[in-house]
Amino acid sequence: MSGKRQDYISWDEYFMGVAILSGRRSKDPNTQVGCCIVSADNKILSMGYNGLPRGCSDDEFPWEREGEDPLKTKYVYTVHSELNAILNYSGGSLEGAKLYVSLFPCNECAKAIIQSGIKEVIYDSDKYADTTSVKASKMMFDCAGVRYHQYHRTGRKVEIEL
Ligand SMILES: O=c1ccn([C@H]2C[C@H](O)[C@@H](COP(=O)(O)O)O2)c(=O)[nH]1
Ligand SMILES: [Zn+2]
Repeated sequence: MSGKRQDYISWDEYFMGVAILSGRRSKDPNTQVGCCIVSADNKILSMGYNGLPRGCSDDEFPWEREGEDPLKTKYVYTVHSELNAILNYSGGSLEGAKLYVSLFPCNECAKAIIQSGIKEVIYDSDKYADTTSVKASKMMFDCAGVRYHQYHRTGRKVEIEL
């Protein structure tokens, strides 16, 4: 009798993998962020990535990071992956859910995460840890009782032919 497969991916690999794959939809040339929201009993509830709001063309709005005129930068237009994932959820409450995200949430996403009832954030990169925004996120998560911890990379390579 053959036993079960042993090299299946873990829950954390699965959900962070889905988050990272979602980020591959992003048109942002510098930072692609993906997010996957999961119930307490490990069911995927929603996904999102950073992109423009509906009706705003990827080809017409700017993707620049800098510019004298803020209206010519991406920052004023982009919907962040976490907010997109929260807004994409149409099933009711996210109370008690977990959020996997490829980049530590900014302060605006942190507010939305807290207010939606999400209780745990698992992030991959923390490349903006020194910014006021991320410091504020961590202060708010600490006060609001939202746990956060970094995803432990396993080094597993997953190849998918598309
Ligand atoms: O909480 C966050 C923070 C940032 N993002 C998105 C917004 C932008 O599209 C990029 C960041 O671009 P940089 O060029 O690295 O400044 O990440 C997000 O989705 N969620
Ligand atoms: Zn954000």
